[in-house]
Amino acid sequence: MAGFRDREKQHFPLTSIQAVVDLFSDQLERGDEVDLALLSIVLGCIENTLTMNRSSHSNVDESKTITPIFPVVEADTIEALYAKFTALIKGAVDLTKFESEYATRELVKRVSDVVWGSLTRAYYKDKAHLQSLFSFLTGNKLDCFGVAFAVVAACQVLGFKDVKLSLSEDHAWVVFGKDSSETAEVTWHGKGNEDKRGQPITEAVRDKAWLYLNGQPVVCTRQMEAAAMVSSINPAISATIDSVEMGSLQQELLCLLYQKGHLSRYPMAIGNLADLEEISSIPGHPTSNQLFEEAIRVAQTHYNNQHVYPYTYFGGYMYRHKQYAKAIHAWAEAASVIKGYNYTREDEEVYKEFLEIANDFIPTIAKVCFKEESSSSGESSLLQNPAVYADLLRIYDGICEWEEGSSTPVLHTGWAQQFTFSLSKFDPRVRSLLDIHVENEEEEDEDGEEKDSSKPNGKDKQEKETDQAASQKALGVEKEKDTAATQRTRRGRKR
Ligand SMILES: FC(F)c1nnc(N2CCN(c3ncnc4sc(CC(F)(F)F)cc34)CC2)s1
Repeated sequence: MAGFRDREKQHFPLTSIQAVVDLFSDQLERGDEVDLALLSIVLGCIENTLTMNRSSHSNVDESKTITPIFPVVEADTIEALYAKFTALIKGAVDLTKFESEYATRELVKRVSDVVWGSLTRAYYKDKAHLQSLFSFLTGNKLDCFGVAFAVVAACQVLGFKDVKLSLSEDHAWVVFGKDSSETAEVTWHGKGNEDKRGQPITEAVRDKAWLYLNGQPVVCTRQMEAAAMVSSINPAISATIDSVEMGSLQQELLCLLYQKGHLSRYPMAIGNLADLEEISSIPGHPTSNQLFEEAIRVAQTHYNNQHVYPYTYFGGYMYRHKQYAKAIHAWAEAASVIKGYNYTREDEEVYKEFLEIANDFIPTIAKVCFKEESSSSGESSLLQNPAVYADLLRIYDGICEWEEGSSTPVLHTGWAQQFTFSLSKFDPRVRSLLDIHVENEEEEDEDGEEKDSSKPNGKDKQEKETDQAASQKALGVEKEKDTAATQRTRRGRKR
Protein backbone atom coordinates (compact mmCIF):
# COMPACT_ATOMS: atom_id res chain seq x y z
CA MET A 1 0.00 0.00 0.00
CA ALA A 2 1.36 3.42 -0.86
CA GLY A 3 2.00 5.60 2.09
CA PHE A 4 4.17 8.39 3.44
CA ARG A 5 7.05 6.28 4.65
CA ASP A 6 10.82 6.57 5.10
CA ARG A 7 11.34 5.89 1.39
CA GLU A 8 9.37 9.04 0.60
CA LYS A 9 10.47 11.03 3.66
CA GLN A 10 14.17 10.69 2.78
CA HIS A 11 13.64 13.07 -0.17
CA PHE A 12 12.41 15.86 2.12
CA PRO A 13 12.76 18.75 2.57
CA LEU A 14 12.57 19.36 -1.19
CA THR A 15 14.69 22.40 -1.97
CA SER A 16 15.24 22.22 -5.75
CA ILE A 17 13.81 21.06 -9.08
CA GLN A 18 16.29 18.16 -9.05
CA ALA A 19 14.98 17.01 -5.65
CA VAL A 20 11.44 16.83 -7.08
CA VAL A 21 12.72 14.99 -10.16
CA ASP A 22 14.48 12.49 -7.86
CA LEU A 23 11.27 11.94 -5.86
CA PHE A 24 9.31 11.32 -9.09
CA SER A 25 12.03 9.02 -10.44
CA ASP A 26 11.98 6.96 -7.24
CA GLN A 27 8.16 6.77 -7.34
CA LEU A 28 8.11 5.77 -11.02
CA GLU A 29 10.45 2.87 -10.22
CA ARG A 30 7.66 1.49 -7.99
CA GLY A 31 5.63 0.51 -11.08
CA ASP A 32 1.90 0.66 -10.46
CA GLU A 33 2.53 1.71 -6.85
CA VAL A 34 3.24 5.32 -7.91
CA ASP A 35 1.61 7.30 -5.10
CA LEU A 36 -0.68 9.70 -6.98
CA ALA A 37 -1.89 11.57 -3.88
CA LEU A 38 1.66 12.21 -2.63
CA LEU A 39 2.92 13.52 -6.00
CA SER A 40 -0.16 15.64 -6.68
CA ILE A 41 0.02 17.31 -3.26
CA VAL A 42 3.75 18.03 -3.75
CA LEU A 43 3.28 19.54 -7.25
CA GLY A 44 0.24 21.54 -6.16
CA CYS A 45 2.14 22.90 -3.14
CA ILE A 46 5.09 24.04 -5.29
CA GLU A 47 2.81 25.51 -7.98
CA ASN A 48 0.89 27.39 -5.31
CA THR A 49 4.08 28.96 -3.93
CA LEU A 50 5.58 29.80 -7.33
CA THR A 51 2.46 31.21 -9.04
CA MET A 52 -0.03 32.45 -6.45
CA ASN A 53 -0.01 35.92 -4.88
CA ARG A 54 3.52 36.68 -6.01
CA SER A 55 4.03 40.44 -6.10
CA SER A 56 5.14 41.36 -9.60
CA HIS A 57 8.90 41.50 -8.90
CA SER A 58 9.39 39.93 -5.51
CA ASN A 59 12.61 38.23 -6.54
CA VAL A 60 14.21 41.02 -8.60
CA ASP A 61 16.79 43.15 -6.78
CA GLU A 62 17.98 46.69 -7.66
CA SER A 63 20.59 45.28 -10.04
CA LYS A 64 17.71 43.74 -12.02
CA THR A 65 19.11 40.23 -11.51
CA ILE A 66 16.35 37.71 -10.88
CA THR A 67 17.31 35.32 -8.09
CA PRO A 68 15.58 31.98 -8.76
CA ILE A 69 13.35 31.06 -5.83
CA PHE A 70 12.43 27.51 -5.13
CA PRO A 71 10.15 26.87 -2.16
CA VAL A 72 11.36 24.55 0.59
CA VAL A 73 8.76 21.76 0.80
CA GLU A 74 8.74 20.29 4.29
CA ALA A 75 7.78 16.66 4.96
CA ASP A 76 5.25 17.53 7.66
CA THR A 77 3.36 19.95 5.37
CA ILE A 78 2.88 17.21 2.79
CA GLU A 79 2.28 14.50 5.40
CA ALA A 80 -0.50 16.50 7.05
CA LEU A 81 -2.32 17.01 3.73
CA TYR A 82 -1.76 13.36 2.76
CA ALA A 83 -3.27 12.24 6.09
CA LYS A 84 -6.22 14.61 5.53
CA PHE A 85 -6.90 13.05 2.11
CA THR A 86 -6.68 9.43 3.29
CA ALA A 87 -8.85 10.20 6.35
CA LEU A 88 -11.50 11.92 4.19
CA ILE A 89 -11.67 9.04 1.69
CA LYS A 90 -11.41 6.11 4.12
CA GLY A 91 -13.82 7.82 6.51
CA ALA A 92 -16.47 8.29 3.80
CA VAL A 93 -16.37 4.90 2.06
CA ASP A 94 -17.52 1.86 4.00
CA LEU A 95 -15.25 -0.81 2.48
CA THR A 96 -17.15 -3.66 4.16
CA LYS A 97 -19.77 -3.04 1.43
CA PHE A 98 -17.16 -3.61 -1.30
CA GLU A 99 -15.57 -6.98 -0.68
CA SER A 100 -14.42 -7.62 -4.28
CA GLU A 101 -10.81 -7.02 -5.37
CA TYR A 102 -12.24 -5.09 -8.33
CA ALA A 103 -14.11 -1.81 -8.07
CA THR A 104 -17.82 -1.69 -8.84
CA ARG A 105 -19.89 1.09 -10.41
CA GLU A 106 -21.37 1.82 -6.97
CA LEU A 107 -17.89 2.19 -5.46
CA VAL A 108 -16.71 4.51 -8.24
CA LYS A 109 -19.88 6.59 -8.00
CA ARG A 110 -19.54 6.76 -4.20
CA VAL A 111 -15.94 8.02 -4.44
CA SER A 112 -16.98 10.55 -7.09
CA ASP A 113 -19.78 11.74 -4.75
CA VAL A 114 -17.31 12.15 -1.86
CA VAL A 115 -14.97 14.29 -3.98
CA TRP A 116 -17.92 16.17 -5.52
CA GLY A 117 -19.53 16.72 -2.11
CA SER A 118 -16.32 18.27 -0.71
CA LEU A 119 -16.14 21.01 -3.34
CA THR A 120 -16.99 24.62 -2.59
CA ARG A 121 -20.55 25.39 -3.75
CA ALA A 122 -19.74 28.05 -6.32
CA TYR A 123 -16.39 28.98 -7.85
CA TYR A 124 -14.93 29.70 -11.33
CA LYS A 125 -14.40 26.16 -12.63
CA ASP A 126 -11.93 27.07 -15.41
CA LYS A 127 -9.61 29.15 -13.23
CA ALA A 128 -5.93 28.15 -13.21
CA HIS A 129 -4.27 26.02 -10.50
CA LEU A 130 -7.40 23.99 -9.61
CA GLN A 131 -6.09 20.67 -10.95
CA SER A 132 -4.21 19.19 -7.95
CA LEU A 133 -5.04 17.54 -4.62
CA PHE A 134 -3.32 20.51 -2.96
CA SER A 135 -6.10 22.73 -4.37
CA PHE A 136 -8.72 20.15 -3.33
CA LEU A 137 -7.41 19.84 0.26
CA THR A 138 -6.59 23.48 0.95
CA GLY A 139 -9.27 25.24 -1.11
CA ASN A 140 -11.96 22.59 -1.80
CA LYS A 141 -11.76 23.54 -5.48
CA LEU A 142 -11.03 21.33 -8.50
CA ASP A 143 -11.43 21.76 -12.27
CA CYS A 144 -13.00 19.11 -14.45
CA PHE A 145 -9.74 17.17 -14.92
CA GLY A 146 -8.91 17.55 -11.22
CA VAL A 147 -12.13 15.81 -10.12
CA ALA A 148 -11.42 12.80 -12.35
CA PHE A 149 -7.82 12.66 -11.14
CA ALA A 150 -8.91 12.92 -7.47
CA VAL A 151 -11.33 9.99 -7.94
CA VAL A 152 -8.52 7.81 -9.31
CA ALA A 153 -6.12 8.88 -6.51
CA ALA A 154 -8.86 8.12 -3.95
CA CYS A 155 -9.48 4.67 -5.41
CA GLN A 156 -5.75 4.01 -5.14
CA VAL A 157 -5.88 4.97 -1.42
CA LEU A 158 -8.78 2.48 -1.03
CA GLY A 159 -6.64 -0.23 -2.66
CA PHE A 160 -8.47 -0.55 -6.03
CA LYS A 161 -5.69 -0.95 -8.60
CA ASP A 162 -8.17 -1.47 -11.45
CA VAL A 163 -9.59 2.09 -11.45
CA LYS A 164 -7.69 3.98 -14.16
CA LEU A 165 -7.87 7.45 -15.67
CA SER A 166 -9.17 7.52 -19.25
CA LEU A 167 -8.42 10.66 -21.26
CA SER A 168 -9.67 12.22 -24.47
CA GLU A 169 -8.50 15.56 -25.86
CA ASP A 170 -11.05 17.49 -23.81
CA HIS A 171 -12.59 15.14 -21.24
CA ALA A 172 -11.65 12.60 -18.56
CA TRP A 173 -13.42 9.58 -17.08
CA VAL A 174 -12.42 6.21 -15.53
CA VAL A 175 -12.21 2.58 -16.57
CA PHE A 176 -12.48 -0.21 -13.99
CA GLY A 177 -13.26 -3.91 -13.41
CA LYS A 178 -11.56 -7.04 -14.71
CA ASP A 179 -9.71 -6.19 -18.03
CA SER A 180 -10.77 -2.53 -17.51
CA SER A 181 -13.98 -3.50 -19.31
CA GLU A 182 -16.21 -0.98 -17.48
CA THR A 183 -16.32 2.80 -17.93
CA ALA A 184 -17.85 5.55 -15.77
CA GLU A 185 -18.27 9.31 -15.91
CA VAL A 186 -16.90 10.84 -12.68
CA THR A 187 -16.74 14.56 -13.48
CA TRP A 188 -18.57 17.22 -15.47
CA HIS A 189 -17.75 18.55 -18.92
CA GLY A 190 -17.92 22.09 -20.29
CA LYS A 191 -20.47 24.73 -19.32
CA GLY A 192 -24.19 24.22 -18.98
CA ASN A 193 -23.99 20.47 -19.51
CA GLU A 194 -25.70 18.29 -16.90
CA ASP A 195 -23.00 15.99 -15.43
CA LYS A 196 -23.49 12.28 -16.19
CA ARG A 197 -21.52 10.98 -13.20
CA GLY A 198 -21.87 7.23 -12.60
CA GLN A 199 -23.06 6.50 -16.15
CA PRO A 200 -21.05 4.29 -18.50
CA ILE A 201 -19.72 5.67 -21.78
CA THR A 202 -21.77 3.55 -24.20
CA GLU A 203 -21.01 2.82 -27.84
CA ALA A 204 -23.84 5.14 -28.86
CA VAL A 205 -22.28 7.98 -26.85
CA ARG A 206 -18.71 7.48 -28.04
CA ASP A 207 -19.03 6.49 -31.71
CA LYS A 208 -18.20 9.39 -34.04
CA ALA A 209 -17.85 11.61 -30.96
CA TRP A 210 -14.61 13.61 -30.71
CA LEU A 211 -15.18 14.11 -26.96
CA TYR A 212 -14.65 10.34 -26.54
CA LEU A 213 -12.20 9.96 -29.46
CA ASN A 214 -14.48 7.42 -31.18
CA GLY A 215 -13.47 4.75 -28.66
CA GLN A 216 -9.72 5.52 -28.82
CA PRO A 217 -9.02 7.33 -25.52
CA VAL A 218 -5.71 7.28 -23.66
CA VAL A 219 -6.25 4.69 -20.90
CA CYS A 220 -3.56 5.43 -18.31
CA THR A 221 -1.20 3.27 -16.32
CA ARG A 222 -0.20 4.69 -12.92
CA GLN A 223 2.91 6.20 -14.52
CA MET A 224 0.75 7.78 -17.27
CA GLU A 225 -1.48 9.22 -14.53
CA ALA A 226 1.69 10.82 -13.15
CA ALA A 227 2.31 12.16 -16.68
CA ALA A 228 -1.23 13.58 -16.79
CA MET A 229 -0.62 15.33 -13.44
CA VAL A 230 2.65 16.79 -14.78
CA SER A 231 0.91 17.84 -18.03
CA SER A 232 -1.72 19.66 -15.97
CA ILE A 233 0.94 21.80 -14.21
CA ASN A 234 0.13 25.43 -14.96
CA PRO A 235 3.21 27.70 -14.64
CA ALA A 236 1.16 30.88 -15.22
CA ILE A 237 1.53 33.64 -12.62
CA SER A 238 -0.73 35.94 -14.62
CA ALA A 239 -2.14 36.14 -18.15
CA THR A 240 1.24 37.38 -19.38
CA ILE A 241 3.82 36.07 -16.91
CA ASP A 242 4.90 32.45 -16.31
CA SER A 243 7.01 31.09 -13.45
CA VAL A 244 10.30 30.06 -15.04
CA GLU A 245 10.95 27.62 -12.19
CA MET A 246 7.54 25.94 -12.56
CA GLY A 247 7.99 25.67 -16.34
CA SER A 248 11.43 24.10 -15.87
CA LEU A 249 10.07 21.63 -13.33
CA GLN A 250 7.30 20.61 -15.76
CA GLN A 251 9.81 20.20 -18.59
CA GLU A 252 12.27 18.15 -16.51
CA LEU A 253 9.49 15.87 -15.21
CA LEU A 254 7.97 15.35 -18.69
CA CYS A 255 11.44 14.56 -20.03
CA LEU A 256 12.02 12.05 -17.19
CA LEU A 257 8.69 10.38 -18.00
CA TYR A 258 9.58 10.41 -21.71
CA GLN A 259 12.98 8.83 -21.15
CA LYS A 260 11.42 6.11 -18.98
CA GLY A 261 9.00 5.33 -21.83
CA HIS A 262 5.85 6.42 -19.98
CA LEU A 263 4.74 8.81 -22.74
CA SER A 264 4.91 6.15 -25.45
CA ARG A 265 1.09 5.88 -25.59
CA TYR A 266 0.32 9.51 -24.69
CA PRO A 267 0.44 11.89 -27.70
CA MET A 268 -0.72 15.03 -25.84
CA ALA A 269 1.97 14.69 -23.17
CA ILE A 270 4.60 14.30 -25.91
CA GLY A 271 3.13 17.45 -27.52
CA ASN A 272 3.35 19.31 -24.21
CA LEU A 273 7.05 18.37 -23.90
CA ALA A 274 7.58 19.49 -27.52
CA ASP A 275 6.03 22.89 -26.74
CA LEU A 276 8.31 23.30 -23.70
CA GLU A 277 11.43 22.26 -25.65
CA GLU A 278 10.51 24.85 -28.30
CA ILE A 279 10.41 27.56 -25.61
CA SER A 280 13.80 26.56 -24.21
CA SER A 281 15.51 23.44 -25.49
CA ILE A 282 17.71 21.51 -23.06
CA PRO A 283 20.84 19.80 -24.48
CA GLY A 284 20.42 16.04 -24.62
CA HIS A 285 16.63 16.33 -24.80
CA PRO A 286 14.75 15.28 -27.94
CA THR A 287 13.98 18.21 -30.27
CA SER A 288 10.51 19.72 -30.71
CA ASN A 289 10.37 18.48 -34.27
CA GLN A 290 11.19 14.89 -33.29
CA LEU A 291 8.62 15.00 -30.48
CA PHE A 292 5.79 16.44 -32.60
CA GLU A 293 6.42 13.80 -35.25
CA GLU A 294 6.50 11.06 -32.59
CA ALA A 295 3.17 12.25 -31.16
CA ILE A 296 1.65 11.88 -34.63
CA ARG A 297 3.15 8.41 -35.11
CA VAL A 298 1.84 7.27 -31.71
CA ALA A 299 -1.68 8.46 -32.56
CA GLN A 300 -1.51 6.72 -35.96
CA THR A 301 -0.10 3.48 -34.52
CA HIS A 302 -2.05 3.07 -31.27
CA TYR A 303 -5.19 5.15 -31.62
CA ASN A 304 -6.28 4.38 -35.18
CA ASN A 305 -5.40 7.97 -36.14
CA GLN A 306 -8.49 9.31 -34.34
CA HIS A 307 -6.68 12.09 -32.44
CA VAL A 308 -6.71 15.69 -33.78
CA TYR A 309 -4.29 17.50 -31.46
CA PRO A 310 -1.02 15.83 -32.61
CA TYR A 311 -1.62 17.43 -36.05
CA THR A 312 -2.79 20.79 -34.74
CA TYR A 313 0.18 20.89 -32.31
CA PHE A 314 2.56 20.23 -35.22
CA GLY A 315 0.76 22.65 -37.54
CA GLY A 316 0.97 25.40 -34.91
CA TYR A 317 4.71 24.75 -34.51
CA MET A 318 5.34 24.91 -38.28
CA TYR A 319 3.22 28.07 -38.51
CA ARG A 320 5.22 29.77 -35.74
CA HIS A 321 8.40 28.82 -37.60
CA LYS A 322 7.00 30.15 -40.90
CA GLN A 323 7.12 26.75 -42.59
CA TYR A 324 3.72 27.42 -44.07
CA ALA A 325 3.48 24.51 -46.54
CA LYS A 326 4.21 22.03 -43.72
CA ALA A 327 1.74 23.81 -41.43
CA ILE A 328 -1.01 23.58 -44.04
CA HIS A 329 -0.17 19.91 -44.66
CA ALA A 330 -0.45 19.14 -40.92
CA TRP A 331 -3.80 20.94 -40.77
CA ALA A 332 -4.99 18.94 -43.78
CA GLU A 333 -4.16 15.78 -41.81
CA ALA A 334 -6.07 17.17 -38.82
CA ALA A 335 -9.08 17.87 -41.08
CA SER A 336 -8.88 14.31 -42.41
CA VAL A 337 -9.30 13.11 -38.82
CA ILE A 338 -12.12 15.46 -37.81
CA LYS A 339 -14.18 14.68 -40.93
CA GLY A 340 -14.85 11.22 -39.47
CA TYR A 341 -16.62 12.80 -36.48
CA ASN A 342 -20.07 14.29 -36.01
CA TYR A 343 -19.89 17.76 -34.46
CA THR A 344 -21.86 18.27 -31.24
CA ARG A 345 -22.26 21.21 -28.85
CA GLU A 346 -19.72 19.65 -26.45
CA ASP A 347 -16.94 19.90 -29.06
CA GLU A 348 -16.33 23.65 -28.72
CA GLU A 349 -12.61 23.23 -27.95
CA VAL A 350 -11.76 21.50 -31.23
CA TYR A 351 -14.17 23.85 -33.09
CA LYS A 352 -12.04 26.76 -31.80
CA GLU A 353 -8.89 25.05 -33.12
CA PHE A 354 -10.26 24.77 -36.66
CA LEU A 355 -11.83 28.24 -36.49
CA GLU A 356 -8.40 29.74 -35.68
CA ILE A 357 -6.70 27.66 -38.39
CA ALA A 358 -9.19 28.46 -41.17
CA ASN A 359 -10.15 32.01 -40.23
CA ASP A 360 -6.91 33.38 -38.81
CA PHE A 361 -3.78 31.36 -39.59
CA ILE A 362 -4.50 30.44 -43.23
CA PRO A 363 -5.76 33.91 -44.31
CA THR A 364 -2.67 35.39 -42.64
CA ILE A 365 -0.43 33.00 -44.59
CA ALA A 366 -2.25 33.90 -47.83
CA LYS A 367 -1.80 37.64 -47.15
CA VAL A 368 1.86 37.35 -46.16
CA CYS A 369 2.74 35.24 -49.19
CA PHE A 370 0.68 37.38 -51.55
CA LYS A 371 2.42 40.54 -50.31
CA GLU A 372 5.83 38.85 -50.68
CA GLU A 373 4.99 37.79 -54.21
CA SER A 374 3.89 41.26 -55.31
CA SER A 375 6.94 42.90 -53.68
CA SER A 376 9.67 40.40 -54.72
CA SER A 377 10.14 38.96 -58.21
CA GLY A 378 6.79 37.16 -58.00
CA GLU A 379 8.51 34.13 -56.55
CA SER A 380 6.11 33.27 -53.73
CA SER A 381 6.22 29.57 -54.47
CA LEU A 382 3.57 28.73 -51.89
CA LEU A 383 0.76 30.37 -53.89
CA GLN A 384 1.94 28.56 -56.99
CA ASN A 385 2.31 25.17 -55.33
CA PRO A 386 -0.46 22.75 -56.34
CA ALA A 387 0.31 20.44 -53.39
CA VAL A 388 -0.41 23.29 -50.95
CA TYR A 389 -3.56 24.18 -52.87
CA ALA A 390 -4.65 20.52 -52.68
CA ASP A 391 -4.02 20.50 -48.90
CA LEU A 392 -6.10 23.65 -48.57
CA LEU A 393 -8.98 21.95 -50.38
CA ARG A 394 -8.62 18.93 -48.07
CA ILE A 395 -8.90 21.24 -45.05
CA TYR A 396 -12.07 22.86 -46.30
CA ASP A 397 -13.51 19.57 -47.54
CA GLY A 398 -12.74 17.91 -44.19
CA ILE A 399 -14.49 20.67 -42.25
CA CYS A 400 -17.51 20.42 -44.57
CA GLU A 401 -17.63 16.65 -44.13
CA TRP A 402 -17.34 17.12 -40.35
CA GLU A 403 -20.53 19.16 -40.51
CA GLU A 404 -22.33 16.55 -42.62
CA GLY A 405 -24.56 14.36 -40.47
CA SER A 406 -23.87 16.50 -37.37
CA SER A 407 -26.53 17.67 -34.94
CA THR A 408 -25.00 21.14 -34.79
CA PRO A 409 -23.81 23.26 -37.75
CA VAL A 410 -20.10 24.08 -37.97
CA LEU A 411 -19.88 26.59 -40.80
CA HIS A 412 -21.26 30.09 -41.23
CA THR A 413 -20.65 32.77 -43.88
CA GLY A 414 -17.53 33.98 -42.05
CA TRP A 415 -15.88 30.64 -42.82
CA ALA A 416 -16.90 30.84 -46.50
CA GLN A 417 -15.54 34.38 -46.79
CA GLN A 418 -12.17 33.29 -45.40
CA PHE A 419 -12.10 30.10 -47.50
CA THR A 420 -12.68 32.04 -50.73
CA PHE A 421 -10.30 34.83 -49.71
CA SER A 422 -7.45 32.36 -49.13
CA LEU A 423 -8.13 30.29 -52.26
CA SER A 424 -8.30 33.45 -54.36
CA LYS A 425 -4.72 34.34 -53.44
CA PHE A 426 -3.40 31.25 -55.26
CA ASP A 427 -2.12 31.51 -58.81
CA PRO A 428 -4.98 30.38 -61.10
CA ARG A 429 -2.60 28.11 -62.98
CA VAL A 430 -2.22 25.76 -59.98
CA ARG A 431 -5.78 24.62 -60.52
CA SER A 432 -4.94 23.06 -63.87
CA LEU A 433 -2.18 21.05 -62.13
CA LEU A 434 -4.66 19.44 -59.76
CA ASP A 435 -6.02 16.05 -60.65
CA ILE A 436 -9.03 15.54 -58.41
CA HIS A 437 -10.18 11.93 -58.49
CA VAL A 438 -13.58 11.32 -56.99
CA GLU A 439 -13.71 7.62 -56.22
CA ASN A 440 -17.07 6.10 -55.56
CA GLU A 441 -16.27 3.14 -53.33
CA GLU A 442 -18.65 0.59 -54.85
CA GLU A 443 -17.33 1.33 -58.36
CA GLU A 444 -13.76 0.58 -57.33
CA ASP A 445 -12.61 -2.84 -58.67
CA GLU A 446 -10.54 -5.28 -56.58
CA ASP A 447 -7.14 -3.68 -57.09
CA GLY A 448 -8.48 -0.22 -56.27
CA GLU A 449 -8.33 1.02 -59.85
CA GLU A 450 -11.20 3.17 -61.00
CA LYS A 451 -13.53 1.35 -63.38
CA ASP A 452 -14.56 4.24 -65.57
CA SER A 453 -12.02 6.93 -66.28
CA SER A 454 -14.47 9.75 -65.60
CA LYS A 455 -13.30 12.87 -67.40
CA PRO A 456 -11.65 14.73 -64.49
CA ASN A 457 -12.40 18.48 -64.61
CA GLY A 458 -14.58 17.89 -67.71
CA LYS A 459 -11.66 17.63 -70.11
CA ASP A 460 -10.34 14.57 -71.95
CA LYS A 461 -6.88 13.28 -71.15
CA GLN A 462 -5.16 14.88 -74.14
CA GLU A 463 -6.53 18.40 -73.42
CA LYS A 464 -5.64 18.07 -69.77
CA GLU A 465 -2.03 17.11 -70.42
CA THR A 466 -1.58 20.07 -72.74
CA ASP A 467 -2.98 22.44 -70.11
CA GLN A 468 -0.81 20.90 -67.45
CA ALA A 469 2.37 21.09 -69.51
CA ALA A 470 1.69 24.74 -70.24
CA SER A 471 1.04 25.58 -66.59
CA GLN A 472 3.97 23.59 -65.29
CA LYS A 473 6.25 25.28 -67.77
CA ALA A 474 4.88 28.71 -66.85
CA LEU A 475 5.25 27.96 -63.13
CA GLY A 476 8.70 26.49 -63.60
CA VAL A 477 7.51 23.22 -62.11
CA GLU A 478 9.60 20.47 -63.68
CA LYS A 479 7.49 17.83 -65.45
CA GLU A 480 6.40 15.20 -62.90
CA LYS A 481 5.73 11.65 -64.04
CA ASP A 482 2.19 12.01 -62.76
CA THR A 483 0.40 15.14 -61.66
CA ALA A 484 2.05 17.12 -58.88
CA ALA A 485 -0.82 16.67 -56.55
CA THR A 486 -3.11 13.79 -57.21
CA GLN A 487 -5.93 14.48 -54.88
CA ARG A 488 -7.93 11.37 -54.07
CA THR A 489 -11.26 12.29 -52.60
CA ARG A 490 -13.16 9.35 -51.24
CA ARG A 491 -16.79 10.37 -51.22
CA GLY A 492 -18.08 7.87 -48.65
CA ARG A 493 -21.19 8.83 -46.65
CA LYS A 494 -20.72 8.67 -42.86
CA ARG A 495 -22.66 5.62 -41.64
F1 LIG B 1 -2.19 22.27 -30.65
C1 LIG B 1 -3.32 22.56 -30.00
F2 LIG B 1 -4.32 21.81 -30.48
C2 LIG B 1 -3.14 22.24 -28.55
N1 LIG B 1 -2.29 22.84 -27.72
N2 LIG B 1 -2.35 22.41 -26.45
C3 LIG B 1 -3.26 21.46 -26.24
N3 LIG B 1 -3.51 20.87 -25.07
C4 LIG B 1 -2.63 21.03 -23.98
C5 LIG B 1 -2.64 19.95 -23.01
N4 LIG B 1 -3.80 19.12 -22.93
C6 LIG B 1 -3.69 17.91 -22.30
N5 LIG B 1 -2.45 17.45 -22.12
C7 LIG B 1 -2.26 16.24 -21.55
N6 LIG B 1 -3.26 15.45 -21.14
C8 LIG B 1 -4.52 15.91 -21.30
S1 LIG B 1 -5.99 15.14 -20.86
C9 LIG B 1 -6.97 16.42 -21.40
C10 LIG B 1 -8.45 16.40 -21.29
C11 LIG B 1 -8.85 16.60 -19.86
F3 LIG B 1 -8.31 17.73 -19.39
F4 LIG B 1 -8.46 15.58 -19.13
F5 LIG B 1 -10.19 16.71 -19.77
C12 LIG B 1 -6.21 17.42 -21.91
C13 LIG B 1 -4.81 17.14 -21.87
C14 LIG B 1 -4.97 19.55 -23.65
C15 LIG B 1 -4.67 19.99 -24.99
S2 LIG B 1 -4.07 21.11 -27.71
